[in-house]
Amino acid sequence: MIAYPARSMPGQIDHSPPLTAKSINMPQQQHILIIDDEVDMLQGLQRVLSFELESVTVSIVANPLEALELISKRNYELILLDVCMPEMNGMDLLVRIREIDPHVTMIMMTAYGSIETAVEAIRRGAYDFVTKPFEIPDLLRVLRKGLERNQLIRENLNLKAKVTQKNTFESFIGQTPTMRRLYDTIQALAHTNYTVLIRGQSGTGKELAARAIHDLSKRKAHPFFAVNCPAIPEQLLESELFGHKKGAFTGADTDYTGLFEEADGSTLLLDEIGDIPVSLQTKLLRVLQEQELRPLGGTRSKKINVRILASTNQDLEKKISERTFREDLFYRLNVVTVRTPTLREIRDDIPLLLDHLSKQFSAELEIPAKHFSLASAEMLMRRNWPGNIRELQNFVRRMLIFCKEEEIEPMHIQAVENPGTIPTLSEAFQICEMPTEPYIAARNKVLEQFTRSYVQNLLFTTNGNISRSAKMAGLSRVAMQKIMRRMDMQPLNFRNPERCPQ
Ligand SMILES: Nc1ncnc2c1ncn2[C@@H]1O[C@H](COP(=O)(O)OP(=O)(O)OP(=O)(O)O)[C@@H](O)[C@H]1O
Repeated sequence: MIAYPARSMPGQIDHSPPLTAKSINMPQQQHILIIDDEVDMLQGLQRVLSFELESVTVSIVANPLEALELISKRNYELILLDVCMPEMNGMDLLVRIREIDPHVTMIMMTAYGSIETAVEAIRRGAYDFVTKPFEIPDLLRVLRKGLERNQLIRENLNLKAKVTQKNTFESFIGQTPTMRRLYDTIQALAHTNYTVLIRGQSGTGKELAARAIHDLSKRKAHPFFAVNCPAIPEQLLESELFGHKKGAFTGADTDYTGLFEEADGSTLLLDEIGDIPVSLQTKLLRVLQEQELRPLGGTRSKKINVRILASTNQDLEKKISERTFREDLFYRLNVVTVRTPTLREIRDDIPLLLDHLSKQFSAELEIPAKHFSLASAEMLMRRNWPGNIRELQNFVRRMLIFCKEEEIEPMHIQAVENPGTIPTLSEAFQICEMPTEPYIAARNKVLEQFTRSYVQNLLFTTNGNISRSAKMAGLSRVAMQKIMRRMDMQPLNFRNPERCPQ
């Protein structure tokens, strides 16, 4: 144990400018953890360092296992640890800490003269070392350097995270407050290890959300794993998830590594968890509770470190009441819920989505770019999209393939969806290109077709609403009704029950 020499008491020990958050552009408060089994030494260091290091909180812990628990719960900017501790060798502790936080700056306290130990500590990832007994000014110098290094590393990581975040959320389109809330939730959850239940209708981006949670997490260096539970027959699903040993059942000729083991260190999405058979739910619950896995036919359990995400579009509460889903599994999975919004809830994002999807699919299909007119976007915002973004994607693909025009208007949509019901304007104008009729008759025919096409488009856009159609056309309601009567048009024919009520 060291005793502080008189000259190293607070206020007298270091003449370099005090370390402040401002002087090295640090975050407001930094946290140092000191790990040493000598309690007097810990308390002494805590007192001195708290006094000397401005904007730094110094925590102390005498037990290495408790230290590991603390480190897994919060970030420390710097850890100062002793090499010799009875419960756990400081070298092993250093390696365990690295596994939890690969970027933390660690400084070892080694016995005087044991230079091999110091070298070994640095080889294993320590940033620097101080030899005991040390002078406080020397320790402060090393700590300051360590804090500065940490600051640089964290800034670098933050920059990298910002780039990753941008790329991650680039696969999401949407700027409505609802989507922004979803991004915030994903971001907040990514930094935790919580099991997350992602709920939402089909095609709302549940898998996309799961991937984003993984891509923004510390596990992102590992590949993301996903299994679509109902896609795998019940007899195979157990092996697929938990693996099996050779001879576990007829046909098990070799050992098979299950997804839980493959995904060790990474993230596993159990897609459509509502469809997992009850028999497997019990085993899944055990794995989640114990973080241990025993393959089929195996005799030994293995510790695993897998972050589980589960997704469903089903009413799990109803399944629980029908006893087809275990309530305890539900609570184990549902530590936090993320909800992906329906397309109807983010209808204001539809123009953005149309723009993005038409660019994306035009490129994929290698066809010239096309875009949706404002009137089309407005019309599509009024529709119901029971299949959500996936349905919108299919719709855009269909339109790009079948619509010949560069600007997609409501009438083109109508023509693709109900071929033959609306004459296109280009069809109407073909008469002018090939004048086979007297002028007055040809003009009336074109006008007639123009008016029919124009009003039909309007009514289609407004879902058969006469007042809105009249307003958009700059006509009175009466004039609009008159045209409709003349053309024998019924508003009901333009109302699509799948679209929103007016
Ligand atoms: N906000 C969004 N922006 C852009 N594309 C999206 C968005 N949400 C979903 N998608 C796309 O829609 C498609 C369906 O998404 P995803 O598979 O994640 O949905 P899901 O909810 O998991 O569907 P299901 O329950 O049917 O499996 C994917 O191609 C995905 O990239």
